Parts: sequence; structure tokens; C-alpha cells
Amino acid sequence: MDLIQIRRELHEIPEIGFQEFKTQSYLKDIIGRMASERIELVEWRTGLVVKVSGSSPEKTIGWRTDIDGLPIREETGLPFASRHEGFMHACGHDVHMAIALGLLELLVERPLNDDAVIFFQPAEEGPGGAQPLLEWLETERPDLLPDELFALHIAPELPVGTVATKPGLLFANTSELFIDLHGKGGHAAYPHQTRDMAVAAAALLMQLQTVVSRNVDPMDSAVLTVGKMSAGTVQNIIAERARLEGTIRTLTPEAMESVKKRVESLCRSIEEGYECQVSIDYGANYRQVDNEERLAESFLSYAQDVPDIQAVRSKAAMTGEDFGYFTERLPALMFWAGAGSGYGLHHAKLAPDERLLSFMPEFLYDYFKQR
Ligand SMILES: CC(=O)N[C@@H](CCC[C@H](N)C(=O)O)C(=O)O
Repeated sequence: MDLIQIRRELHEIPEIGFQEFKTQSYLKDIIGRMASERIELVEWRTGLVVKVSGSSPEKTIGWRTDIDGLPIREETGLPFASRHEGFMHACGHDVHMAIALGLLELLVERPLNDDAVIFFQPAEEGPGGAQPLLEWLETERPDLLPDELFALHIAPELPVGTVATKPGLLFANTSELFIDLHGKGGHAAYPHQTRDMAVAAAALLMQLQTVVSRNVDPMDSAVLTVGKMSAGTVQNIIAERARLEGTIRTLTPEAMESVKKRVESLCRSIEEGYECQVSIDYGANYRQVDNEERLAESFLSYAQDVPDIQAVRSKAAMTGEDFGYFTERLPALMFWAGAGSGYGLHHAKLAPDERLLSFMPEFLYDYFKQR
């Protein structure tokens, strides 16, 4: 299989969470070409679960890839840039899928003793596919639940050949944050007869900046980012509505609860001070990614002996991943895989180094084989 071509074809058709129809059909087509009695292919919503029977199984080893793209307008200028205007694989899930397909092909050609299962999971960027997938597995197909589960995420800031992870907390708890403000709009020339939601939203945005700096223990850590702000309709009408869209990141579930309480209290004070209604929607919430100690240590010690691989003990990051639902439920491990790019995750010019595809499936296969 030409994984570079596959990655590029997937790159051209990014789709957001639970809309991955073309992606699912593309993946089914590629997997269909691996025709083997060992494969069981199951559709789950817009994702797929593929089981490969081992030769004398004692356990099931799992691999998970995410499959969704982001609502970002691509600016790479690459010949295989997104054909879906306004959407892009800007988080590397195209690379993740190509690696998973490469691994699957190896598992089919050279079966392990153990069974293997690969999850092509939708909606990692939102609203979250891992939690409903787990619920479905537990209720409908417990036989497809692995005994241990692995996943990677590309790391553009690390050189190709680097694998980086740590025992315990790797990624943060996350909560999306959508705040809607509603007041009395009106003519731009009569502000005294209105309640301006552009001004109220601006005040709230500034007050939100104090949550991390003034309310979170300095020895702990958190992030509150508002990535999008919108208000009003035209230049000479005072805005009746405004909206802030953001995300909260914390290192513990308790810190998440206390940040949310503070956000709610600031919103109430805006309601009172600006005589308006403010509503909060927390959207998707992800559990922290907590790597199982034993898996993390065994992975790092295995990787450090593999030629051309640099195994690095990484720090925790404020990124989020719904893989955290898996780490909460099963012994599981996520690691960063260097993909050296001048632009980071979620950037319109992200261009991961495709050399990663030339060795990662084999590296994973060899790792699985000795487990
Ligand atoms: C690896 C990565 O970049 N993950 C995303 C997950 C997004 C979760 C959710 N939509 C949110 O914004 O809270 C990230 O932004 O860290």
C-alpha cells in the first residue's frame, strides 16, 4: 500500500465530527482490498471497528485513530490540499489514519498471536466520539473491547523519529465553552435606549482573563481561551446578541469544576451590570489522558532500543483528547510522534513530514508483536 498516496487522498476530503461519510467510505474501500478471513469489519456511526484474529490469542491489543478534520480554511498551497472548502486535516488525523491502515495491513499479512482491534474513531475534535463508542462497545460488542489500547498524536514541533510520552497525566481535562449574551439592541444613535451586547461581551472577555491569573492556584495550572467572538449585525445597529466561543483546560477534574463556577459567577455579574441575559453551554467535555504507568514505562524502554527512534520522556500538555475516556476505562497509552513541521497543530499551514509514514506502522507492529 502506498501510505503517502492514501494520506494525501484522505487529506483532500476532511470532514468534521460525525460527518465523516466520505472518509468512512474511503477507509472501507481500502480495508476491503485487504480481503482476509481474519478481518471482521464493523461500522459504528461514521467510524469503523476492525478486528483481526490472531493465531493463538490470549488477549486483544487495540489501536485507535481519530478520523475527523477541522473547520479551518487550508493555506498550505499543497497540490493535494483540501477539496472541502473551509475544512482541513489541520490536526494530523489524515496521517493518523494512514498509519492505522499501514498497521492493519501488517496485522493481516503477518497475524500476531493475539487478536488485534483497530478503532477508526469519529469526532475527536468535537463533539467527542470516544465516549459514545465506548458505551456502544460495552453494551453491544464487549467482545471488541481490547485488553490494552494504544494511540498516537503527531507532534509538529518534534523531529520525525521522536516518540514522546510519560506515565500518568499526558493531556488535560477539557471543556468547550459557548457563552451567549442577549440584550436590547437598537439604533446606533440612541445608545441610552439599549443594552449593548458588544460592550458586555468585551467586558466579559476581559474579566475571563482573570480566572486563570487570579482564581487558579499558581502551583496548579489551567487555560481559558476564547478563540472566537462575534456580536451584532451591521455598523449602525447596537448589538442585541453576542457570543464567545472558547475552551477550558485543567490538570484535574476538581480544577475544571472550580474554573466553571468562576465563569458562571462572572456571567451573572455581567447580567446584572449590563442588564442582559447570559447563557452558558459547555459543549463537549473530555477526560484527562492518563497513561497507564506500566504501559508507558514498557513503551519508552522498548522504543529507546529501536534504531533511528528517539524515545523522549515528555511533559504533560494542555491539549485535550477524548482518548481520555479510554484511559479512564482501560489500560491505555497515548504518545506523541514527531512530524517536524514549521507550523503547529490547528494551523492552516500545518504540513506534517510524511517520512513518518515510512516506519511508524512497522514500529508499532514490532511493538505489538513482543507484547
Ligand atoms: C490534540 C488536539 O488538538 N485536541 C483538541 C481537542 C479539542 C477538544 C474540544 N473541542 C475543545 O476545544 O475543548 C484540542 O483542542 O486540544
